[in-house]
Amino acid sequence: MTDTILSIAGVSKTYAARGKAPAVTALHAVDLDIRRGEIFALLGPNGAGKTTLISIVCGIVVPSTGAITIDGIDTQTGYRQARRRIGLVPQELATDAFESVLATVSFSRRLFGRAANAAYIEQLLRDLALWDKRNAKIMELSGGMKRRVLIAKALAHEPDILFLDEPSAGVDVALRRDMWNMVRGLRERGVTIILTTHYIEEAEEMADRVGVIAKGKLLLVDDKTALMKKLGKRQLDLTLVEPLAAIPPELADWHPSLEHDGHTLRYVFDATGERTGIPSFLNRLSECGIAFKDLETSKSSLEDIFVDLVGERP
Ligand SMILES: Nc1ncnc2c1ncn2[C@@H]1O[C@H](COP(=O)(O)OP(=O)(O)OP(=O)(O)O)[C@@H](O)[C@H]1O
Repeated sequence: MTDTILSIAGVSKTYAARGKAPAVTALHAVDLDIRRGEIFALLGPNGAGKTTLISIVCGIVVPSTGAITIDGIDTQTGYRQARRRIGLVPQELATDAFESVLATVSFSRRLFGRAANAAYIEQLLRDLALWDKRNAKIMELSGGMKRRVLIAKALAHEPDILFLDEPSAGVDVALRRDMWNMVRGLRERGVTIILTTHYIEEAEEMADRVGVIAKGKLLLVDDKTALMKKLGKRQLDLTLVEPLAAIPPELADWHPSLEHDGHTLRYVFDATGERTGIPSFLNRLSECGIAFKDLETSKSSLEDIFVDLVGERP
């Protein structure tokens, strides 16, 4: 039996109409169980309902229907008890710009009624490369450092569950790598991590399990490896020297298509399979005397994947 730390049952949210803006149903009866100690990625395009779901779990937004329990504690009836189990790293910093890093992070700990622990806060700031900046005011920090402060604030009260809302948005490669390392370190210490993202690469790199959400519906939840197999399509585009009017029958085994008025020959393959079929495809092209001047491979986009999954554009 798997050990569930967070249970989301039948959660819907409709934001009421305001002025001329119509009512929006951001979530439709979402059921989801999060396992203790896993890294779970909630993958979906803009406006899918990811932030709404996180905000409901954190008690910032009230659901229209459904219930959430954290280790059996209902987040509405046992709000304070449930909330202290959670750390939330939001997309943006809404904190006092004139406060120092140390004061801001220490305050976050007190907010949840935890006794002061200077050694823990020091270690946390050191882990996030913020210790040297502990006396700097928030407004004096770079964007990357502000991001680290958000993480430190979320971890200040030693939560069991950490939510990261779009951790990669607006973050450079170095910080992203540090953040991923830190997340893995937290998981090793037993923290359950839930992140939202619209980058497949991020889900692929980080998660044990992935949930795909679009238009407020949770379309599927699967182990990462199983899902990546389903999603792992790539395409090879060859820019031809001479355009083709039709696909030569000799290439039929690879089911290629012609794009850009016959100037591009496209072959879609499974990047996770043992064989991609590319070498044999290129050999056959050469045997047929079809020359190309450029070649490019790309991953299928999240949008393509959604089209595959739900048969419509998100
Ligand atoms: N306070 C609000 N009032 C009205 N509608 C809202 C409110 N917050 C979100 N919505 C709407 O709910 C839907 C889901 O938004 P949400 O922010 O949860 O999506 P998201 O998946 O987090 O997207 P993003 O990646 O852009 O943050 C959107 O249509 C959005 O416009």
